[in-house]
Amino acid sequence: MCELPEAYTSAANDFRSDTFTTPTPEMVQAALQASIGDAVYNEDVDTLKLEQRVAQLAGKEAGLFCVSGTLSNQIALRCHLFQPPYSILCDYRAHVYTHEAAGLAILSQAMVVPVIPSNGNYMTLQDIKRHYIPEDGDIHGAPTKVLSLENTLHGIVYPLEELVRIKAWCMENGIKLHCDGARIWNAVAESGVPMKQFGEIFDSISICLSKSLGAPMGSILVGDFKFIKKCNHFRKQQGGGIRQSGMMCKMASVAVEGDWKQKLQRSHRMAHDLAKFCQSHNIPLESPADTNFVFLDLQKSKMNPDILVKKGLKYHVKLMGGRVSMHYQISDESLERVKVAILETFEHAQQHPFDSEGPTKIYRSESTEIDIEGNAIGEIQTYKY
Ligand SMILES: Cc1ncc(COP(=O)(O)O)c(C=O)c1O
Ligand SMILES: C[C@@H](O)[C@H](N)C(=O)O
Repeated sequence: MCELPEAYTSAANDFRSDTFTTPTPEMVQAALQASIGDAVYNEDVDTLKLEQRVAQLAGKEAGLFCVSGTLSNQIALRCHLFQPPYSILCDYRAHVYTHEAAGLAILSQAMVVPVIPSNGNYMTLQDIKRHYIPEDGDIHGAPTKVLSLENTLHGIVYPLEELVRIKAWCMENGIKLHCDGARIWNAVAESGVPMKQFGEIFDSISICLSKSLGAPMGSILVGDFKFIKKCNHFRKQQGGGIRQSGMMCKMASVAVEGDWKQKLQRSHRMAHDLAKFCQSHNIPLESPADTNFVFLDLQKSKMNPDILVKKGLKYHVKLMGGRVSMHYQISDESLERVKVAILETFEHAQQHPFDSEGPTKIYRSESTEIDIEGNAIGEIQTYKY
């Protein structure tokens, strides 16, 4: 048996992702009072309460608790699709396309049309019109039936006026609109646009609880009654019908009812501070730091992600590539230390420019290759997000 990793105790210095946020003592206390019904039979009160509450926030008829954002995205997209051949259009960086293990091909048997936005940041209606596949009887094509947008994507807040334009066009063309809202709380906190307004635009939204909100796990998928009822069917099929989910939902409700907006705005200020620091040292960024992510442009800066990870370890901060993720549990001291790690990596790159030939990825595969004594084999394999 190989050795277990050290127990994880704090995300205060963890810039790898906001998925590392840890449950608070308040959440754990709340879990002790949670309902204990069987959620598959719709008998768990705290699960039902959370589903209804988040649906209400989004102005939707119903919600469905899913154990992960991946599950809620995949069953939502499957539910919007009926008669193949069909396709889903999304940004080439979309999580549903790049990080959900080809779920769209397997569960939905859908073709994906990944689009590189012409403005480099978010797809416009013009981009969509240029790449969608019309339902025009041409037997060569797989007509576009769903448009899956992410808000935020790469930390970028989707401009509301663009979403309104896209929505109108989707309605004219019988195309469903799904939102991967893993960080929709960040979009709300930064833009001031209420969740309900996004609910008016999207037919379905996957609202993550486990990212910047800090709940231990899960997402709430919201939509109309009929849609959510069918999603529940697919959730069961995919093994997502879990039993006493009250404890998890009670913990998540502590976050939903708490001061998440202020917490997220603080993490955005930290990201803006880091972005300013990078710009003041001519360290190029890949995307605007609208919310909680700072994307270092490793290609332009010639920075080596492995060196970045090791500089992080030297300054006791955790990194895994070019995406630097803020969240409300990051400490002010860690932010100062990550600046030094980034600057030293950039200075190293001036003498030792690094050209990554391989695919851009996010996960650091450190120690996934370990020997029987539990020692990491080979160098840290680190990729740009
Ligand atoms: C944009 C985005 N969508 C969906 C997911 C999937 O969420 P989960 O990890 O809970 O499956 C993630 C990552 O966690 C994400 O970053
Ligand atoms: C990589 C992705 O799956 C994860 N959601 C993250 O943002 O860290």
